[in-house]
Amino acid sequence: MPVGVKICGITDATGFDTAAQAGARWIGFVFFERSPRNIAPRAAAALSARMTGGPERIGLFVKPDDIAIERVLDTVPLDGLQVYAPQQRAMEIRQRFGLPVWRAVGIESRADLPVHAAPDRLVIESRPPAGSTRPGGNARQFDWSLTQGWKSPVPWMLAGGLTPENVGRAIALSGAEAVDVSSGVESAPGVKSAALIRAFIAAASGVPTPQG
Ligand SMILES: O=C(O)c1ccccc1N[C@@H]1O[C@H](COP(=O)(O)O)[C@@H](O)[C@H]1O
Repeated sequence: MPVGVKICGITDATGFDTAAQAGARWIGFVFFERSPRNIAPRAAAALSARMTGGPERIGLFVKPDDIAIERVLDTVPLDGLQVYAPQQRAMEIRQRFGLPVWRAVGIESRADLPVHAAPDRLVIESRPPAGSTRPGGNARQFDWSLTQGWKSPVPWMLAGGLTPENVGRAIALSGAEAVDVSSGVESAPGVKSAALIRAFIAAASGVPTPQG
């Protein structure tokens, strides 16, 4: 099975079309005002409508209340919700909206890796640097060997500071079967580069998953 790739923080047609054509399994829309990748629901809906099928559309939310998610879902059909929220709240969101929920977890050591209950997928990434205004999208790596041998309770993906140059090594060291990137495929914060998206997907796809 090829490594699954999510290109997150899509804000324009070039990013959307390139990610879809290059074989991204997921694309992410960031609904978080403090992010340089923040997108208005109507703009996300217009991008999503460029193609029927293609990558699954994932909406990213930070500590969202139900109204924030409802407002987006009223405008953009999404295939899943990536949330920065405690475990209990992530489960409530899944119950309330009936969509797959991915929970993002920032780690520093093996002890931070979830082992029990989880929603549908875990996004394992680095903790944000002190003073950061956002919990992810900081181009920050963690020690990829921390996830070696970890038995995740649900499918998971590796995120944080990935680039076309390092993603192969990151997959090999971490054992990840899917990867998520935002900053590493940008020419400036919030501006996706078609060339970097293509290079990232090619590099990630060239690495066999741990199961072969
Ligand atoms: O991309 C953002 O601006 C963002 C804002 C708030 C929460 C998460 C965000 N991005 C996610 O963070 C990880 C790692 O991103 P990066 O490749 O290090 O930039 C990834 O899941 C992004 O989707």
